[in-house]
Amino acid sequence: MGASIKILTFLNHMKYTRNCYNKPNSLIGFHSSKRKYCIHSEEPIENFAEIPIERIRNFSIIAHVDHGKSTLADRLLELTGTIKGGQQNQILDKLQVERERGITVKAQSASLLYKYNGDIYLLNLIDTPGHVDFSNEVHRSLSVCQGVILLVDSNDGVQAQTVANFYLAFVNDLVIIPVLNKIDLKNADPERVSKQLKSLFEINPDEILKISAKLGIGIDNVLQNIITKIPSPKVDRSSKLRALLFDCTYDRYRGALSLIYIQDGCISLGDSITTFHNKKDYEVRTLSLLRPDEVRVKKLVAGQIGLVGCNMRSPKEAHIGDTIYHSTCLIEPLEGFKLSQPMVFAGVYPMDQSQHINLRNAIEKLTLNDSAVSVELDTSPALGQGWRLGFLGLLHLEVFTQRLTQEYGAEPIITAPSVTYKIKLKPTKQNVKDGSDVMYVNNPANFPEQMKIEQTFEPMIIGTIVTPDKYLGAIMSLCMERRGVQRSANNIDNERVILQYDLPLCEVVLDFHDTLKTISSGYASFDYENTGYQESSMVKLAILLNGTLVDELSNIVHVTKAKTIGKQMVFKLKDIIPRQMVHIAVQATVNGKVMARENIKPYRKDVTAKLYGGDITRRMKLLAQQAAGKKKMRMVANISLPRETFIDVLKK
Ligand SMILES: Nc1nc2c(ncn2[C@@H]2O[C@H](COP(=O)(O)OP(=O)(O)OP(=O)(O)O)[C@@H](O)[C@H]2O)c(=O)[nH]1
Repeated sequence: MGASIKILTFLNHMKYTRNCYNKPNSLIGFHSSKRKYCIHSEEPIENFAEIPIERIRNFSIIAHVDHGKSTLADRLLELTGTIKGGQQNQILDKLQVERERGITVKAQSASLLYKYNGDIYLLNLIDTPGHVDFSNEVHRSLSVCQGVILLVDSNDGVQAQTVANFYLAFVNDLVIIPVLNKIDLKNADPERVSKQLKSLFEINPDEILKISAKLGIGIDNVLQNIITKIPSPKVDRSSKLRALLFDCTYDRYRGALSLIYIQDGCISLGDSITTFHNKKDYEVRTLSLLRPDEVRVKKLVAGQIGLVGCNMRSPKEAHIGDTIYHSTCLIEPLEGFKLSQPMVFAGVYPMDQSQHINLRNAIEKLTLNDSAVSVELDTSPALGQGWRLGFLGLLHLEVFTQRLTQEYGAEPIITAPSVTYKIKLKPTKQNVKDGSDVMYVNNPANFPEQMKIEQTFEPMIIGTIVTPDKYLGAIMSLCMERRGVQRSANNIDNERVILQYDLPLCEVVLDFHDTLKTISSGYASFDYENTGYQESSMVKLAILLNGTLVDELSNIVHVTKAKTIGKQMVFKLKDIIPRQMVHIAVQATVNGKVMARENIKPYRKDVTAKLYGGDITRRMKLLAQQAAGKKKMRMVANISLPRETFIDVLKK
């Protein structure tokens, strides 16, 4: 989300939007059109490049998770004759992981042709994910759009991501078409949800479209609004080529395929092009429009979105946000876009080192398709060489590792996730001189010794929660438990409340969302933004073997097998531990001082130890907190994970 919006409190958001919407030329300045339109594009156009700029519309569908984006995309594809009716549902959710989980994780685009008032229009649609962990996909998509459809479930009403997405579109100066979906549902209450949109965003209820994407009701009206409300792109076809590389996929035969938005000029087969980032030259081998499958074309012109294949062999050559231009021309690069920084980090290692190269290739190719993931080399004494990957959240981590397995056949071992801490070291002559007194650590193994640390800072977020008011008490307790500080609480209508809390990121990335869903029977929704670092005091947990500190528990990659038996978590330690009687203990320290220690039993000769995962960590934390005389502290080791997650991660 843009920097300006980050610093606004929710109340400021309100003030800000009110002011803007009161302007006569507000973004949602609808004017009724009496023009006739035709449902299908009956005459397929041979040459897409001939469609004038005035008849191009680039738009995205944004919404909270499950509000029906992909279903609406299906109907738009059908109604414009791009696909036949009755095909597979959620056609733009192409990945196996998307189909299995029923969520969109990857923005997909499709070029549709639609005949309106006798003219054929080219509509470039981008279907975006709804889950907060994939907000980067929304950011990127919006950078090539002039308008959005803000879709809201008329039963669920406005949710946390509706709010986040609205502001995202708003600060990007995009035209917003508000649409209420699922009006066919028995409990749908479009009037109530319209009032929410009015009270939160000053959207005039008369301007809100009401549809059922599932039953195909009101879709023609959506198409008509796209054409009449969203402006055509501001591009120049007579200028030198400038194309924004905004997404990428890897094709086994054709190398990296770049999804580009042509800002200026045109690009043709055989052209010699250069990427601004690494100044490498390529020949254009293939050009395609996505409908939604590839349709080869000879030329793409300004205003269009298409796929270019130019024999980029290494995935590293395609930089998201890069500008592509004709090799012989001098150009100013396009602005690109600011992407969110990874927040959750985990070690990824091959099962054994013989699989190292395969896993490396898989990670390289997949990060090409998911530019939000950061990659650094990492080494573990137990697992050898691997990587430390950064993700936008836990679901992002899960989806990425699932894709590694499903799409590339890799079987990585994933360590427990952690966040990045900022550490101010005690000053020494050297570190003050060379400025190395501040360090960022996202790997528990690299945490400096406590005696060297002056202050530890942890990443904070501002969380937005939308909930029916009957769950308010439970949600406030949860936020307090997670060391949250309330910023605001406002009513959206008679039943719903919107809350804002400052929370430590580490308390959120792991099981916060799941717990919130559980205590609100699934009705509360959550979204968050990074707000920087804040000082923290913490309990550090470590494991002791025969009295010697072996490892932080979070770095429990020394475990080869883990399974649950009843409430117990049973894991088998790696053979770095001698096959003899061992004493295992967990120790909690605060600022380097041992506050609590507890033996774990039983163990067997085969070094199988039994740990009550969640219980022991909670108990240790409590003991350490009491000993330190503090009420709320956090643990540096990630063993406060819900047991299932912990085990899931270990199993991989
Ligand atoms: N009754 C009803 N159900 C709908 C309608 N539109 C979508 N759904 C259902 O709502 C669920 C979610 O729809 P999707 O289209 O996958 O939602 P989405 O917003 O793309 O979800 P994410 O990609 O996960 O963010 C599916 O079960 C759809 O069948 C509608 O108009 N009426």
